[in-house]
Amino acid sequence: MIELRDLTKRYGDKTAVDGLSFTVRPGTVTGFLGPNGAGKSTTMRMVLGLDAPTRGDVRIEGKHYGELKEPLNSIGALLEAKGVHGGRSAYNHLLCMAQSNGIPERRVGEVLEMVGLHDVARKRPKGFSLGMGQRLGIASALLGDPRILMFDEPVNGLDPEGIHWIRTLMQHLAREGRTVFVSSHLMSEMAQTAEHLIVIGQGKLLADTSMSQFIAENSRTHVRVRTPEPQRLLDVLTTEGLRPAAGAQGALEVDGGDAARIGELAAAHRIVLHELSPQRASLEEAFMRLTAQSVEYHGHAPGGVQAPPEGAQVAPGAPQPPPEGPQAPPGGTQAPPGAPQAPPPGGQQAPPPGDPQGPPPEGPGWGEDWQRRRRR
Ligand SMILES: Nc1ncnc2c1ncn2[C@@H]1O[C@H](COP(=O)(O)OP(=O)(O)OP(=O)(O)O)[C@@H](O)[C@H]1O
Repeated sequence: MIELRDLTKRYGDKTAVDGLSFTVRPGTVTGFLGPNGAGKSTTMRMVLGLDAPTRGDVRIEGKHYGELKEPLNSIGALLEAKGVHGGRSAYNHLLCMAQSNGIPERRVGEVLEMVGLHDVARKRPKGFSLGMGQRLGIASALLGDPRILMFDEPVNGLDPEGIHWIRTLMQHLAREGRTVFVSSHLMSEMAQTAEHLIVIGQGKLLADTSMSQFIAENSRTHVRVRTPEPQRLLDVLTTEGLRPAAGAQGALEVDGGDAARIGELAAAHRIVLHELSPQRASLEEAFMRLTAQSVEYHGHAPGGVQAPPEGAQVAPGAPQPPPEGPQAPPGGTQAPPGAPQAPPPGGQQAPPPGDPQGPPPEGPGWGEDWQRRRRR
């Protein structure tokens, strides 16, 4: 279990994380969503003690990260991989981590097998593709067989087979009773993987709810109807108190409509239907609607991007989206200039003693120092 209470992080006058309180529970995959710059990575770094909170508290199974006796047995993490620590072979990289954390060597072979890197175990990660680097980071996270796993954008760089593999792995780990906390920009992927969602925008909590509840609360459902006699059908539906509106390509869209009732009304009035289909909103649509006002960095697609549909329900307390105007899709937003770079895979792990290649020492403030150096 990961528990955040009023967790806040300021960088100068920028509030990256703003009073977050939520609990990530075991036995389920919890997705962590937010537009670019929402504060997801900063939150994850504070969980691992890589950044110190300005205010508030985060605990892993009731303890701060620094108080964990065997951190790799409690929590394994993959932070967003932008570079791979390349000095040693993949096997030796994991072996060093295992030895400095009292983990038996046989576990190194096991995790390499699990992530599909067994054949390249003796190769140096600097020659690895982004996807292979991700797999090595995931192997690092799994090394201590931890009860909690935290992944920042784990499917980055993975091919479809790799994406399917990580999805299955996360669901399997959750079914074993572990806590799995994962951020991703790929909404379709998140929709298939997570059962629970934490959504943040500009550092604030926007939603903490089940996937199905989130979609139901933040999007509209409607029925799409096509007929060669749209005006007649429009009149019939309006008379019956339904709210049809013109949809794309000549279709009618009936908000909150009941497909069976619409079909029966059409039949009773001998109106031919070419289509009668209930439309279920996607996670992406619900996400864009909820976070519309929290998007910090807007991209501009040629010709504009569709705003979320009118009439959608927004969760109580959530910011209302603007009535009109283009919204950038989450995946299409610009990265902020000078945006923070993440440490290499397995970056939260302590380096082996005396290892000159290892990452800088961990502890509060490490993340900020490391990022300052990266930006230079
Ligand atoms: N070390 C830092 N110094 C100054 N500002 C920072 C630092 N780290 C993060 N920020 C700022 O804090 C905000 C939150 O950043 P963070 O990387 O946590 O967001 P994110 O949700 O992970 O974004 P993305 O999805 O783009 O990775 C951003 O505005 C970012 O520019």
